[in-house]
Amino acid sequence: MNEIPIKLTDIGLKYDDFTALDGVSFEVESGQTMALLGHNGAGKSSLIKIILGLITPSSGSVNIMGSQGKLSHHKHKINLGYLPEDVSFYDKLTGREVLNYFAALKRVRPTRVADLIDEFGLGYAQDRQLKTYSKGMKQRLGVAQAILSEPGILLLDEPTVGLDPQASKFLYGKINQLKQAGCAVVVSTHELSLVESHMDTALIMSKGRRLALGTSSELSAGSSIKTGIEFAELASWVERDHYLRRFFIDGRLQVESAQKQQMIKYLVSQCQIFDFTLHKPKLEDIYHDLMMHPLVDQSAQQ
Ligand SMILES: Nc1ncnc2c1ncn2[C@@H]1O[C@H](COP(=O)(O)OP(=O)(O)OP(=O)(O)O)[C@@H](O)[C@H]1O
Repeated sequence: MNEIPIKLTDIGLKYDDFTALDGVSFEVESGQTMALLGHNGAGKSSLIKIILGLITPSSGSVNIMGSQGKLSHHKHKINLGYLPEDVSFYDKLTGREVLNYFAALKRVRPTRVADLIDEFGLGYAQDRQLKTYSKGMKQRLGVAQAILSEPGILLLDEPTVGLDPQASKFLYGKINQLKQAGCAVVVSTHELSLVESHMDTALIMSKGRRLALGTSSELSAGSSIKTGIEFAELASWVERDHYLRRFFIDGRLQVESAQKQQMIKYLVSQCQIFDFTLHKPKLEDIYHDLMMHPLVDQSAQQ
């Protein structure tokens, strides 16, 4: 079966008179990781809940692993891993009991529980009740629960909140392993630097609408943030070259995405400069730029 695991088309969602989602479409393929970005209240959690079948959109179609509609989602529950935004378990259970409970529900071999407890550094606390766990420990347990069944679809709602940097890095390593195994991963987050280094694409939401979708390079091409270029003796080159001078800002050449190839060609062919450093725009800058100057997202209209 080669169905696209997650395909949402023209999704609308209303809470009474309030429009929480408006015409949102996207797909996530097997082995693809997509970040859901956007301001508080942009609609990220609502999209995740729609994928899960926890809420039904007011309009549009949801296609999960080739099946449409809410009922069919039940067939796939075991193949879905989910970490809710506010993870909470019954706090009289121990960490091990929680994972054993989900392992039984998801028909996962018990040895996997022991492995994950160990990998998430919870071995020392596995027989303690959850009421003694710190926020980060509960979050680690929540993430372990989400990936327990090595699912085909993994949905994580702000998974790194409360995690220390080491645990966040470990989590993204795990996400990468699942991606290699063909899992379609959606992560809602505000941590843009982690998205940049670990996720394939990002869907940027604003006020319930899709603002942009693409890889960092694609998002960069749609923003007005420039690429910086530096090389040895740049200042003296700029002094004698009119063309280069036009792009010289704050000690480096700065070009828009569409001009980058042309500039590199010029440096190589006209100046014989082969050794230069490109400073690509950071996702954080692209994000703020897109939020301030929204694109007309052509592909969203298709
Ligand atoms: N049950 C509900 N009833 C009414 N409005 C709701 C309900 N759930 C969500 N909303 C509204 O829908 C909008 C989208 O909420 P959602 O939780 O999807 O945003 P989000 O992007 O996940 O935000 P955050 O980054 O703060 O978690 C918000 O304006 C929110 O107030």
